[in-house]
Amino acid sequence: MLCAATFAAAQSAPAAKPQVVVLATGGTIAGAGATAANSASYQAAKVPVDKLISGLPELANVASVRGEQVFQIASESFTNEHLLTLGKRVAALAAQADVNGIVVTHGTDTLEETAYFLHLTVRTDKPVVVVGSMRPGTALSADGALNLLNAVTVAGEASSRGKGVLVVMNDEIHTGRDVTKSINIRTEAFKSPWGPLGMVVEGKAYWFRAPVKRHTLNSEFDITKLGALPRVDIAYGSGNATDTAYKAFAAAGAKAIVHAGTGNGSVANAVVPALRELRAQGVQIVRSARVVGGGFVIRNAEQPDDQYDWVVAHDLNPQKARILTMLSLAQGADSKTLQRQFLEY
Ligand SMILES: NC(=O)C[C@H](N)C(=O)O
Repeated sequence: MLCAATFAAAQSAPAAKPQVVVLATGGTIAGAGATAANSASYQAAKVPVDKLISGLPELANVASVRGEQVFQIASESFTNEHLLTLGKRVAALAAQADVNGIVVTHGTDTLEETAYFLHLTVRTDKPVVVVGSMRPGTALSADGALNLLNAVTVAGEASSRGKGVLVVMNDEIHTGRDVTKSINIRTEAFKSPWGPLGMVVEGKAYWFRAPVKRHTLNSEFDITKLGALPRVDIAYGSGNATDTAYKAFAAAGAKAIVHAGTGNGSVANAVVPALRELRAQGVQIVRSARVVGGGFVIRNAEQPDDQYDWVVAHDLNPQKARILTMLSLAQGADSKTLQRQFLEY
């Protein structure tokens, strides 16, 4: 039986805050410049996670937050090994009963690749939110503090569960599948070709749509079972194209080459014979598009994919196509399976 005093205390006790772990990997959100005017020239990956958290006391209002420094690097230097290490740590934390949500602080240059990788491989319905900033914390109008507060807010909200890996930047909530860095000198840098999922306004998430493609709990990929990732390279299409890069990547051991093609993943006449030859040797050829703002590659349009046994990346940009191709080939997929996965994930 509760005595009157205990009952009163229990009634007025504030609701327990969600437990959110911030996994820090570096980037501009941990960057520092020489002066407040330096918004574009600075050093990324300088400020440790404990300082990021203690510098933002508002975090304590939305969650009980603790940090872990996983790496301290600029995201252009992320390797497949970094993806595997980070993914395994996210999965381990997501499996803990005392963790409600996870935030990954990350450089913005390859943030969309890591977000998509986690979206495909971490089997959890707990919120995982990837966040970065376009300006270092030392700059005037730095965007990292609000981005981090918003990311922790979204990671701690029950309404974020089951929506896959999310990216919170500039007050918007994006799916890790669609989002891409679209400009490098503005805080409004991240766009999704099919629109954001929601907004964060004054500490509350507002949702407008949810992802329909397979991810996280409904994925056939599983980070806990992944040992190594095969080499997959990206070759860029342009006028006056040659086959040099494609052949060199294959000679260096690429198991697949993502063609960052012009338009509808089109391939120059000068390149087609080499790609057919590489496919005959066992290298998977994935046609993607370099189109900014949303490429959309249609099978057997532009090139006879059925005849050549090539794969189209659907609406995934080349860097996201590389992620899915690696995961698929790591499970020994053939071109049919890889094509199915490009339409399902
Ligand atoms: N805004 C940034 O975070 C850019 C930085 N080069 C990075 O990706 O680490």
